[in-house]
Amino acid sequence: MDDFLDVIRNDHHQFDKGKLEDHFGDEPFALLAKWLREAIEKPAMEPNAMIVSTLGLNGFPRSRVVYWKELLEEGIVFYTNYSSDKGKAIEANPQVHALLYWPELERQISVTGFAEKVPAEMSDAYFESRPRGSKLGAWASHQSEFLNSRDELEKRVAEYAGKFPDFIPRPEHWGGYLIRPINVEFWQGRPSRLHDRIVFNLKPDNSWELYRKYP
Ligand SMILES: Cc1cc2nc3c(=O)[nH]c(=O)nc-3n(C[C@H](O)[C@H](O)[C@H](O)COP(=O)(O)O)c2cc1C
Ligand SMILES: Cc1ncc(COP(=O)(O)O)c(C=O)c1O
Repeated sequence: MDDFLDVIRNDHHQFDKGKLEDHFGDEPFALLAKWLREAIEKPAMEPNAMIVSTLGLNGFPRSRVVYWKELLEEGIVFYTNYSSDKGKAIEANPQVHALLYWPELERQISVTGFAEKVPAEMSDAYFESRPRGSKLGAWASHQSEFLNSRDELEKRVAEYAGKFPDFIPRPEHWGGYLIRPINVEFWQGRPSRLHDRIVFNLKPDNSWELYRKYP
């Protein structure tokens, strides 16, 4: 096999940047906030980039990166096009998975939960904070649809720039999803692949049970 594959085959990178002690609180949100803050402060590259997986209408799971934008008491919010593939998938099947990985901290968070649209006012407020070019993009892009040419996209952007010379309202098809977790796993890399895995699992009475998993 090629030499370049030898490089990855023979790399046995040891994880040794931290460990998870047995004090985590009785819900996952404080630790979610702490780990995101620590990733921002590190700084990790793209600290709020998370991979969201949905169950596609064709039965296949599908993943893509989105930006984690808010942490509410109920969960994590990201913004997207509601008519996109992921939007359609969530409408049909709100079960989602979100994954964060911060190599700089040797940490991974895995969130299983249900996605729902955030209130329109919240999406309005976030949309308003975006740069003009991204707002125009949200109008111009039929996200996930077949596109004939780059030229067609750019023409649509120019059309909307003419239509909205000043204020750009939020398109109804664009907004936030809240992921309400039912299971959150915090993973800290440890030497010899003996990692720490701490799981918060939501019980029927809405309290969280906490346990470790074998690495
Ligand atoms: C770093 C990064 C951040 C992204 N953030 C978002 C985002 O916040 N919202 C979004 O709709 N797409 C975002 N994208 C694009 C998505 O990965 C994806 O291509 C798009 O949402 C279409 O996905 P879908 O066709 O599966 O619905 C991001 C991509 C990258 C690489
Ligand atoms: C297609 C798409 N939509 C939305 C976003 C999020 O953009 P913003 O951070 O400006 O809200 C991104 C970020 O990369 C993106 O690629």
